[in-house]
Amino acid sequence: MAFPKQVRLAEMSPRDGLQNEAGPVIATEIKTGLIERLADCGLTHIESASFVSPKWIPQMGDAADVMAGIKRRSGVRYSALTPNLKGFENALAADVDEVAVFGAASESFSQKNINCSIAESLERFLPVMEAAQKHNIPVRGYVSTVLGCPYEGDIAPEQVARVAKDLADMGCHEISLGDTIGVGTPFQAKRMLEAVTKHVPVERLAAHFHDTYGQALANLYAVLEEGVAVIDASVAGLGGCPYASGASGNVATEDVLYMLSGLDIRTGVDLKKLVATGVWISNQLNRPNGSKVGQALKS
Ligand SMILES: CC(C)(COP(=O)([O-])OP(=O)([O-])OC[C@H]1O[C@@H](n2cnc3c(N)ncnc32)[C@H](O)[C@@H]1OP(=O)([O-])[O-])[C@@H](O)C(=O)NCCC(=O)NCCSC(=O)C[C@@](C)(O)CC(=O)[O-]
Repeated sequence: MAFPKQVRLAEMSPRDGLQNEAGPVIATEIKTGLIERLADCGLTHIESASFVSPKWIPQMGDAADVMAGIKRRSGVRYSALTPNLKGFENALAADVDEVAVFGAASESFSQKNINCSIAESLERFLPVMEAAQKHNIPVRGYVSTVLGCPYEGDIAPEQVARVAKDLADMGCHEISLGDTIGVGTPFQAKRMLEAVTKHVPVERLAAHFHDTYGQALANLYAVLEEGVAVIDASVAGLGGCPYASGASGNVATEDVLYMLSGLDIRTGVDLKKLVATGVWISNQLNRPNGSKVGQALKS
């Protein structure tokens, strides 16, 4: 298959990037400032918040305030995670454009992350799907640990395909395939994708790769070759995983954008502004900038 001509970058930094940040809860104004700067870069899909239990993820406890505080830009989809009906109702009240349910291909990861089995998680998502349909809100579905699990090691591609199919069958318009701990390599990514596309068309898939082992760009190249045209990424490579020590954030959006423009793939995102945003948020959080391109191009 040929490379796509255009890719949609789904920006993860306000949610996946900030949810595990150590230290005190980040000020709401920093979160809204980040989201507004990202929209100004030309990003049209920004995962902005997470309506989960604040006891589990304290950094996302101000989700409603974040959604209320953003100066919204037309044409931008402001999405949020909703693990259950309570999360959906809160997200609806906060006027999100899209919600996301999140499951895993590994039983152990599912238990640690959302405190239930894979089968129970799918049951829990059903009322979210029903309510979302009633309110005409699109639902994205995540599958975590698609290329490896911190507890179980290798994950069979067929297991990933089963969960992806279940999410697609219940009405998720897009399935994002997460290499949660960034352990995968390109052939493995291709094999996993091959198994998933037997059940879910590639047009409905997104790649969500973390960069712990420095393989994320290579893995993205591998799945781009197979036609994946939605890529999740996080400016300055923000993020981590509380269940895998040393795990890095999503691949840096700046690095993905640089690679895509070299491949003549359009995104509509301004690299210069994105680099400035990565520098800004790294300074706000007082952490090193995790983007190689961001470091090379910062002025
Ligand atoms: C799913 C639950 C809620 C189950 O948690 P639980 O303890 O099993 O649920 P519960 O129904 O028994 O509720 C316990 C308490 O939480 C409250 N509660 C219940 N639901 C909500 C809600 N929506 N919003 C706010 N509060 C909520 C509920 O009201 C109750 O409050 P209490 O009576 O104790 O005061 C919990 O495990 C949870 O919030 N987990 C979140 C985990 C998470 O956010 N992980 C990170 C995101 S996933 C990810 O990063 C991976 C991804 C997507 O990026 C892809 C990849 O990289 O692989």
